[in-house]
Amino acid sequence: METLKGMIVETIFRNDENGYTVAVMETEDEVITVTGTFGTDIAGETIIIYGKKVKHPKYGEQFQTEMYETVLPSNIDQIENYLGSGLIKGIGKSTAKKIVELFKEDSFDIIQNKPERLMEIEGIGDKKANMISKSFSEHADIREIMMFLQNHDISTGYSVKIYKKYEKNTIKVITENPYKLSEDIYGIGFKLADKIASSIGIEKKSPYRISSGIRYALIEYSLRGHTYMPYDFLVNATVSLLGIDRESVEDELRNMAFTEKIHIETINNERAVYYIPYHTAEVNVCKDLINLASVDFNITETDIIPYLKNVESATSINLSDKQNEAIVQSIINGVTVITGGPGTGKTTIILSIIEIFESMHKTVFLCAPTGRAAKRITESTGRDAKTIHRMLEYTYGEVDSNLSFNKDENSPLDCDAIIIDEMSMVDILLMNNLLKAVKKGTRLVLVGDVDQLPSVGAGNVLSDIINSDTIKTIRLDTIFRQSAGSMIVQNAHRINKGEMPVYNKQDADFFFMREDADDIVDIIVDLYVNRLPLRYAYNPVKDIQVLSPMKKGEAGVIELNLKLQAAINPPAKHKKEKFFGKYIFRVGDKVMQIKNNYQAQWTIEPKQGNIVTGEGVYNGDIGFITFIDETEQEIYVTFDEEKEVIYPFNQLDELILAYATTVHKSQGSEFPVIIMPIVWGPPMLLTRNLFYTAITRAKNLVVLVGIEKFMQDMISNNKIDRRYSALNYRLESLVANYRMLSEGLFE
Ligand SMILES: Nc1ncnc2c1ncn2[C@@H]1O[C@H](COP(=O)(O)OP(=O)(O)OP(=O)(O)O)[C@@H](O)[C@H]1O
Repeated sequence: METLKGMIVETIFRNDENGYTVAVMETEDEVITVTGTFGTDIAGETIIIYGKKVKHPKYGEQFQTEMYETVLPSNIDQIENYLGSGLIKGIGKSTAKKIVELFKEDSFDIIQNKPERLMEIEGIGDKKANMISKSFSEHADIREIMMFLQNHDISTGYSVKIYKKYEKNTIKVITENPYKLSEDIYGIGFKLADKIASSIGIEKKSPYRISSGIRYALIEYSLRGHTYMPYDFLVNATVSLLGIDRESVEDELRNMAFTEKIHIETINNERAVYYIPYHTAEVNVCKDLINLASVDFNITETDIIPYLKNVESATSINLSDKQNEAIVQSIINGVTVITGGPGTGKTTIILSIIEIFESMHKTVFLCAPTGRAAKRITESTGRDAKTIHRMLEYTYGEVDSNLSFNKDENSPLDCDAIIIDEMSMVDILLMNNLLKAVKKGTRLVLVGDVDQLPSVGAGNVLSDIINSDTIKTIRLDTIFRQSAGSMIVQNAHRINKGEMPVYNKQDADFFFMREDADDIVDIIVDLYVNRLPLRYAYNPVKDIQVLSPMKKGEAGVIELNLKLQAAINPPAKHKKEKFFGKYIFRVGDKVMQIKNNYQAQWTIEPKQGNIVTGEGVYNGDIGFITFIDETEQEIYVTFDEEKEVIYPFNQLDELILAYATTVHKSQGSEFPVIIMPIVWGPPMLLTRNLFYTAITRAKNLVVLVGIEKFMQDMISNNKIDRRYSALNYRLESLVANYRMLSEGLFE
């Protein structure tokens, strides 16, 4: 690492959000541009920087700073420059000159320790002397804090975030409990906090360390979909994470349960440990569902028959008995579930229910868990559907910028019925937030396909509700969509029943290419770049989606993306690039947003009319890189062919290349064509419902490439990985208790 010492004479650019700075430094020998992340505006400061000199293609030689420390200047000219730089409130150039003339090398000492002596200078009174001294001390504090953080190997990027959060208390908070960082600072997890703790000398058995380790284990588990963790799993996981004895972990568990940081409960004879938000959500969802389901609307099946007749004659569809039942039940019950595979008539039912409610002069809200799902149901019903988040009017706290909702128990949703589509994607926390805002007497209709992969977030909401047998459920099993030659829908249902699909029929839309493992990826690249676009006139990046069950491995998403990118969007002189992690992002690349970012600003600039702006890009949204701005350090991405979002370089962890994506990430989306490698993989991952979910993403064409035996294995593997979630147990127990009190309420 190289080192330079000098004074920052000018800041050319500074992003206050992340601290990224471009500045000019004057050393004894040269004037050089310096880039890097700095805690505060460093103009006027004398600093020592560590990093390396690089040659920027456009801006020439620059020093890339990895670490820095500020030092107070020692010679008189530099002291005067520092004081007069505008950094210290109350001192301009002429006052700086006067101070240095009078106090010489002692100027800093006087300002910090004997500020009253500043009054010896003409024009400085009591108030101003104090202001100068206070501002000088604040800078000294920041310097000290930044040094402290860097001495504990905390990168400057995190240092800025940490300082912004704790300000002058930073050192106190961290020396007492560095694990707080993992709770308060986005991006700092237990492992980094633990590294900092060990450099500070926090004991291995510190209660802070143990409770933070337990919290980490529980959160990691919830990220894999579980709402609770079996007690023994948790103890074992924490013991091996922390490298301490079992007794200490169990002691802390008791302590955390006592102080209500976690909840311990016996469920089906098994001790379960919950992180509090998941316990609260599960209990409330159960209570609210039963409460909503218990309303008697005083309306019978016979009352609805005339409405059904009207709908049938208006749509000229002869509704099946099951469809009729689904519609009727949705109107006479407080809560109804409608589940079925593709083409079983769910959309038709949703539209019929809306029409009947409307003719009864009732207001219906239609919503879905993701932006793409809401868009799809809007298109297929012609009715406006919102995301659940938008319907609940999400907002951010000014102080902590945490997500919250305007619609809740104090300001409930003003409607008579709510229909939620793609219910299999709703997790327990979102369901809890939704139910808080539903007042008693509002009907809830939950529509989805329970055989698809469960929600990404924790919980097994739809499946648990159905399995509990406490909420009226209609299962649709007749396929109505039977377009000539189309095998996709039929095959999806075959797969769901454990049967092999029918493929390679002439002029059909479902193909299997038998290939040796070594050739699979090359064949997929060739199909994507050459064969499918030539044969069917598809635009590869827009119409074709490669789906893989896995991230890693030969046929995993990472490898596939690198190969597809090299073939379809290779480097070129005019195309700007940005290295980030495993990927190079290049202008023209197809990318996917991989977390919900409700605050990201987007802009639509129509050819005519006014610019439209809004907020929010969501997990799974796919877009294209249109521009890379090296000076401002930003990447421009266009979603849905119109929405432009600007990503600062330090936010690129929200994007990945998306020529290929995992099946999990494709949930809720549809594509004209899917290509999927069929290779060996861990049986835990290669399940029937994963394959079924992949197939049901395709609208026009499915091409599978690989080894048939592995497809057979996937279809036979109906062992759905168990999710630890107790919503069904709670629903069953609550209803059993009610039954004892009021027989017949839930018949
Ligand atoms: N009773 C019926 N008789 C004849 N055709 C029907 C009937 N019900 C639905 N259809 C038709 O079947 C097709 C599939 O129905 P619909 O779109 O409602 O199913 P879906 O379950 O929503 O499908 P997906 O989940 O794939 O969107 C549509 O073209 C619809 O018009």
